[in-house]
Amino acid sequence: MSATAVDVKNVTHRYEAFTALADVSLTVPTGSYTVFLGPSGSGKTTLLSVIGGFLVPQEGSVLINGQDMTAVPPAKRPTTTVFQDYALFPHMTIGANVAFGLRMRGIGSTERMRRAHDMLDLVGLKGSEAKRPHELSGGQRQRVALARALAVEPSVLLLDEPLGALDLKLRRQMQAELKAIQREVGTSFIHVTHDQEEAMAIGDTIVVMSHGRIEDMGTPERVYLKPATLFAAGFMGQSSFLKGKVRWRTGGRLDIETPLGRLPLTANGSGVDAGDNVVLSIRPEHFVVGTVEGPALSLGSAMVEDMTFAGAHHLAVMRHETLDSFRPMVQMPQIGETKPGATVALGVLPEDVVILKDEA
Ligand SMILES: Nc1ncnc2c1ncn2[C@@H]1O[C@H](COP(=O)(O)OP(=O)(O)OP(=O)(O)O)[C@@H](O)[C@H]1O
Repeated sequence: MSATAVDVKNVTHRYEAFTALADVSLTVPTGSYTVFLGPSGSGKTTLLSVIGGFLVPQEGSVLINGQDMTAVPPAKRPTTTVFQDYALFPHMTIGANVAFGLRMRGIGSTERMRRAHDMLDLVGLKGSEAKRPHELSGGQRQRVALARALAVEPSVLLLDEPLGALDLKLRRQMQAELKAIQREVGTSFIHVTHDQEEAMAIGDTIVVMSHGRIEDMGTPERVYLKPATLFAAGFMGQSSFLKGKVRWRTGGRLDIETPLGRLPLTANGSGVDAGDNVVLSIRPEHFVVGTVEGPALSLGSAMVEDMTFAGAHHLAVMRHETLDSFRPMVQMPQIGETKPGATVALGVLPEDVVILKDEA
């Protein structure tokens, strides 16, 4: 078995004059769960369609299990696709729906029924063979679509916003189930979503897309804690941004001029250098609130404008005392202690500041 399930090489795809994918390259390791994450129109579905064979890109190539598949039609690829709208055949039983792809491949009825049964068992719908799609809920129909796609034992399963039609609670539950099913079957899954919580919950790898390009690609933890670009920092979770300029760099140490004063920071792998304009990104949970001492750097004081309850903590939207444009989003450690209108000192540990090049 090839270690790489999918290898997309320099793919560009245009819809007439519009470039939907611009020189995209990525590899998907065999047996992994990869999530394409990005806002509407970023090119996620186009990339998935290129991998599935529904679109042939104008430039670049797609290899699956090491074989060039760029111009091979969908039915001849070792891939299957699960769509948001399930696309079940309404007149067929659930068993026949799941066995459909096997029938197309000429597999005999006893084997078809056995595999349909196993697949329905896998997705938690044991004994539903004789039912029809209209007798099932949305979540159950999506499980049938998943069972049907897995029944033909693809190398790569493509899922296009598979949970988009489900309510939030069911969606969260299905995310956990999808990940468990992927682990059990060991098939490589590629899942498209615009929901960053969904991406973080299920992806081994998250591919962050914007305007037909890959902005960042890595484990959820890495992309969240050390995003490669400003776009990725803003799209994956919440961040507060502060502009600055690098005054000097010696080795891994940086001196950055900001409207809140000079901040001595560590480069932390960021490739910035003296003279570069940068944006400092701080996650809500990384602000030090109240007493700023020890290694924490002072960021002055800010007034709490609004508080939202987020279960285990409160999230405060603040207005900085001296820098009106800096509106920190801060996770408040003690529930109920600080009220809107209160002014608190803010700080941050140098290693918690992500330094991003300001390309603007
Ligand atoms: N058949 C088409 N003809 C022309 N333009 C298209 C076509 N399909 C997609 N596009 C455009 O290409 C861009 C990328 O579309 P794509 O569907 O890949 O994005 P997406 O990230 O999957 O978005 P969404 O989350 O809304 O599905 C969009 O701007 C879209 O309008």
